[in-house]
Amino acid sequence: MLRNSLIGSLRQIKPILCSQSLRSLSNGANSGLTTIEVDDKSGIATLSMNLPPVNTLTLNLMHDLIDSINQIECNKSRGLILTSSNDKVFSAGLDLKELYKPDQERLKEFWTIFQDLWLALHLCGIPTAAAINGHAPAAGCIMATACEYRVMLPDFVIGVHATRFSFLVSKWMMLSYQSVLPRRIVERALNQGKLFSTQEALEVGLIDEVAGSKKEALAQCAAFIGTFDKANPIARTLTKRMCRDSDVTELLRDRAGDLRACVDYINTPLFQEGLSAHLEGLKEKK
Ligand SMILES: CC/C=C\C/C=C\C/C=C\C=C\CC(=O)SCCNC(=O)CCNC(=O)[C@H](O)C(C)(C)COP(=O)(O)OP(=O)(O)OC[C@H]1O[C@@H](n2cnc3c(N)ncnc32)[C@H](O)[C@@H]1OP(=O)(O)O
Repeated sequence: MLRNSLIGSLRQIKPILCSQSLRSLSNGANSGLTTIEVDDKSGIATLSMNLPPVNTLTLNLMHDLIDSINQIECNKSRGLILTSSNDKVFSAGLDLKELYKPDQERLKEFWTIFQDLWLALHLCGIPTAAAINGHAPAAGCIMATACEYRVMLPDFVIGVHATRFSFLVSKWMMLSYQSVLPRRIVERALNQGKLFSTQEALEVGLIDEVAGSKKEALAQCAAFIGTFDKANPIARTLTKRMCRDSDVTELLRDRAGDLRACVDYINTPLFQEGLSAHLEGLKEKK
């Protein structure tokens, strides 16, 4: 909804067409892989991913996330906190099974909805924060960096470790990472395939705060969202979009080209062999 109107003009304010009341958030036509809870006092919505065992970004989960982000925006919540119902994993990133020997049409749909999810998070008009209550590798990290603030629990890892198994990332994914970390750190971390521990992530600035529990993480995210109380919401939204304009434009100017490049790369023997070894490694862990 919001995202689509922005594709025409990034600087336009979304017309307020949504008519649902603030407390009537339901998951409507989605698959129920996300839940939304709105705090009565603060008006802040907590959006939880709930796809056991590890919140892999499947087509359905990505669809539900986009749907939920749209609902939360339309219901004029004061802010959005993204988190997980799993107490060990925020998100394991893209569903690797979708990338292994893929059906070509489904792969196109899969990559397109991943682009959509990134845009939905990047362009979300209200303040966003991630309460990272578990591991956040790869696209799990990219989702967190698309939010405006990150609070993480101790003893987990976060980062984009794609090169460890011969994956590449698209430029817009790298830009998300680079919007949070200095370029030299991103270059090194991406090339190494580095996963940062919570403490390392705090030291480099990949996360903003560490929390002792999920409850504390949610409270810290809510406190961050509260820092915008004095800002005019429309001016804030326009300013956020202006700040993110060049990263978003990078994807929007050639979405089809990005899709083609990704599909081509995913079909290469280099990618498929790396992925096969990675999937084996995940099985052997047990
Ligand atoms: C020109 C530009 C071109 C190109 C772009 C082209 C291609 C895309 C390139 C890159 C894209 C990167 C984005 C991504 O997100 S790729 C996904 C990468 N994610 C991972 O590698 C995470 C792997 N998982 C883990 O490390 C761990 O599972 C964990 C740390 C998240 C959690 O550990 P646990 O011990 O708690 O759980 P496990 O026992 O490991 O897992 C349980 C269960 O889930 C399966 N699984 C885990 N992760 C995934 C996944 N990402 N996709 C699918 N399945 C996953 C795991 O195998 C277990 O399954 P079984 O119970 O054995 O059946």
